[in-house]
Amino acid sequence: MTIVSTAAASGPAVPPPRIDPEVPAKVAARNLNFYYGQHHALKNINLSIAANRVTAFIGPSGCGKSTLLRIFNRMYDLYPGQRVEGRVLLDDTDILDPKLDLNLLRARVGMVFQKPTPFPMTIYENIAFGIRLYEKLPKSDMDSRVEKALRDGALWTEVKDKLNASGLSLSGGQQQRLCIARTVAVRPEVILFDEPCSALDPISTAKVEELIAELKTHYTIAIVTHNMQQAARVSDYTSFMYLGEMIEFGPTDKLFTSPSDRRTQDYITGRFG
Ligand SMILES: Nc1ncnc2c1ncn2[C@@H]1O[C@H](COP(=O)(O)OP(=O)(O)OP(=O)(O)O)[C@@H](O)[C@H]1O
Repeated sequence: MTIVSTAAASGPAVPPPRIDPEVPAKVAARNLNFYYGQHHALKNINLSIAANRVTAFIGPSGCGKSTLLRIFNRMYDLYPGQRVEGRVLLDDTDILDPKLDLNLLRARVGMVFQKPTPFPMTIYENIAFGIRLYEKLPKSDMDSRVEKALRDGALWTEVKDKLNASGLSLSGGQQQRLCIARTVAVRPEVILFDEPCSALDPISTAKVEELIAELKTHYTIAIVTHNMQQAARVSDYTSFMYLGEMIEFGPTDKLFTSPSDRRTQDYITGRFG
């Protein structure tokens, strides 16, 4: 993995313009390019992700949505041969700084994946495990933190009497809410959701969507989804991506009702994708 910072070429890191000047940017990408070997997967992306809002990324398969999301917590560091150029700021922290402590970054920027992935341990331990990586708490404090996280994950009432049952014994929808609870338990600032409902039934999907709406009070949220209705329901801002480029980015209702670009119009009306 190689990081090429273009700061020297492009001057100091000035975040790109915000859509709503009233809402501060939590994450800002500037002149961001990403390569898988020879494949240029993200092309000159500039965007700001607003604090305490939900930003959705939509676009046809292979357009680069997950690649972009994974940059925000440096997941791509896990793979060799990948290269990134440009700047990405989390507040004032340069996310692409090769010296950045990735454990601390991932405590600030949590991620929920497509497939629920509880640890093969009890429900209680699924939550406590992550907290222990960062904090040493007495048992009573840990109990309160576990309860709070499960409440934040809208799961407490369903599991409070079986905290010692395996996380794997829960339904798919409950497992996904356990993963969300596990993510919020370490008190991140940003939560990345990579198609969090694609393995869930409609009732579980509705619960997770409701939860996302509640979580934005405390967290900045970015979500990749294939489901345009879901983007329209849960997000404040939407980015439409196509072939590695960010074609259009704006308030969700505007993007879905009067898109500025023909390609966005064609995608949201189902002409391709
Ligand atoms: N590990 C990898 N090695 C090489 N190319 C990759 C790798 N991961 C993704 N790509 C390519 O990069 C491009 C963007 O992929 P990405 O997964 O970000 O797209 P996506 O929009 O999230 O797609 P989907 O909606 O299907 O999940 C695609 O052309 C894909 O084939």
